[in-house]
Amino acid sequence: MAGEKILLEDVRKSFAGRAVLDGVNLAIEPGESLAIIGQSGSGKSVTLKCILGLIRPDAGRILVDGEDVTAMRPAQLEKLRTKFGMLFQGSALFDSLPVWRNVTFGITQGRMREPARMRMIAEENLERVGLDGRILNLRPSELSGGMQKRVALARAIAPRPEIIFFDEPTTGLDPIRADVINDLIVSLVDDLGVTALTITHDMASARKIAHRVAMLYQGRIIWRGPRDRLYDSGNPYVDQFVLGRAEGPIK
Ligand SMILES: Nc1ncnc2c1ncn2[C@@H]1O[C@H](COP(=O)(O)OP(=O)(O)OP(=O)(O)O)[C@@H](O)[C@H]1O
Repeated sequence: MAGEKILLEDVRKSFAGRAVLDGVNLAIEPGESLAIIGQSGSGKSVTLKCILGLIRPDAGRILVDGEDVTAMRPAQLEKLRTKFGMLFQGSALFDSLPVWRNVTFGITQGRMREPARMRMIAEENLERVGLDGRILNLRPSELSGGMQKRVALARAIAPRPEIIFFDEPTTGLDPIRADVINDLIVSLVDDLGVTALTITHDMASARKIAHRVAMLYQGRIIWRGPRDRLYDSGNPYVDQFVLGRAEGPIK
């Protein structure tokens, strides 16, 4: 069995005849935090969905712990997904539920079960993200955007997933709150020993959260390297993207 936690081999996916993923190769080691950067529409979300088995690639293999996701039946996919936690862009909390039920949503599958124990679990996970138990009964809409992001983070970690996907974790936050979230993600990834995959447009976030960064361009990973090489990649496509320049090889 391969040692990688997640391995993509020559993954291809087209929509209506247009290749979105055109031979993606990527390996993520256990406990590693990797960020994928790339233009809007470059296929970052499609990549995540392929790994989760929500989209089936046209070709290639995707191994999670050595098992090929692309060949899994629905019941196997359901089991596979229990390994993953997800922090959605925009937090995606349920406003009809109090904070504690949001945090334990992945454990209870949204059902009302063992409320006393779930409140304890919620409190413990909220503490991990720097929130205190006084917000347990509030609705998400009563919280600031930064607090909502933390609640969403507490929800992502509560079932103790092996792998967490962070989808644009800092979008919509001011630079200071964004950095607080980055710090939290770093400490959670370290403390919980999870494998993390982040998609982001925020270069400061990518550099802080990830051990390694990979850039997706025209359906392929055109560069990958340690985070401190992001601004010193020697790749004109990466340079143009990270510096946000209109001029360059990316049209
Ligand atoms: N289910 C689908 N059916 C048809 N086209 C799709 C589908 N999902 C994604 N696409 C197309 O694939 C391309 C890549 O989309 P994707 O959402 O992965 O981009 P992204 O890199 O995540 O972009 P952003 O940074 O804006 O979130 C887009 O052109 C999108 O329209």
